Amino acid sequence: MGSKNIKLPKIIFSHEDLKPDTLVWNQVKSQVYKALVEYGCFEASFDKIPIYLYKPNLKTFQPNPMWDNTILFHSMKAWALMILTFLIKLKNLLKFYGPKEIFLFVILRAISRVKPNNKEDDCGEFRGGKVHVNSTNYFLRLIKYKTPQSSETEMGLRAHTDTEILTILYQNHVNGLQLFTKDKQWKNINPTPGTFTIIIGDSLHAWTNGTIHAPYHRVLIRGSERRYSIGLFSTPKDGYTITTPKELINEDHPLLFKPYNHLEFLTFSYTEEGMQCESALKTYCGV
Ligand SMILES: O=C(O)CCC(=O)C(=O)O
Ligand SMILES: [Fe+2]
Repeated sequence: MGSKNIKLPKIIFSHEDLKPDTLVWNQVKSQVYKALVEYGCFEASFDKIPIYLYKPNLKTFQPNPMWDNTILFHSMKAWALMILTFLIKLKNLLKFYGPKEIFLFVILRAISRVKPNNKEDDCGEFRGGKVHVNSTNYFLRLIKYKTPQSSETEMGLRAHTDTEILTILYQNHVNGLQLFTKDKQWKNINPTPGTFTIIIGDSLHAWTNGTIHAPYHRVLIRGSERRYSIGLFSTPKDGYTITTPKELINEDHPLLFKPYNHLEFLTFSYTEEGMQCESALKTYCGV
């Protein structure tokens, strides 16, 4: 399985003046949009914390309530180290933007492409986006992969799209994540150490009427070192129905997915049919 490497767009979120409605903000927004249309994922770098965030936040570390009951502290040193770095980095990210805001600017940018009067400023008032953003929950998944039993490469995690809205992945130094690109090739993602890999899930793909790509990805394991990864998944709240806003439907972009209940779709995606079909989302609610 000799796959090529791909360097995902690396987007830097630590500019000091990255605040809404600045030039930098619009540039970042547009980088995010391009990356998500092309790959459905990108590398997010938060190396430098803007100076004004240092003062109030870093001394008083308060875990975000959304992490309650989600982190099982594992005894292994590797986990402790991974989680600590992840949380510190994530805290910077969440304090600054929060997954909701990242999510929001992705959506707003997507909407601006198809809105009849293409003025980006108007999109901030787009109520559908806000309603949707307020309907998300989060869960954290810690993954410890087996090391291969032989010298062969083995499948660590089968090819899938994430059914959720958006995934923020963080990994240790052992690579293995692969992306199925639009030109139908598996490519190795070797993230820059310390960055997050952001991956779009089916819900956002459906909600944006297919504008934003939800890529297939998988994990291959090889070598003798163990891969650890942490994923923060934002997911529609139980009972939430994903409905493509009418602003995103027009002659050039006809409706792709009927409104669907996320929990029911999740149940379908784990059935034999859901696991075997090419796209569980299309089979379940494709128009
Ligand atoms: O371990 C990884 O990097 C990928 C994890 C993943 O794709 C998932 O949990 O959905
Ligand atoms: Fe995944």
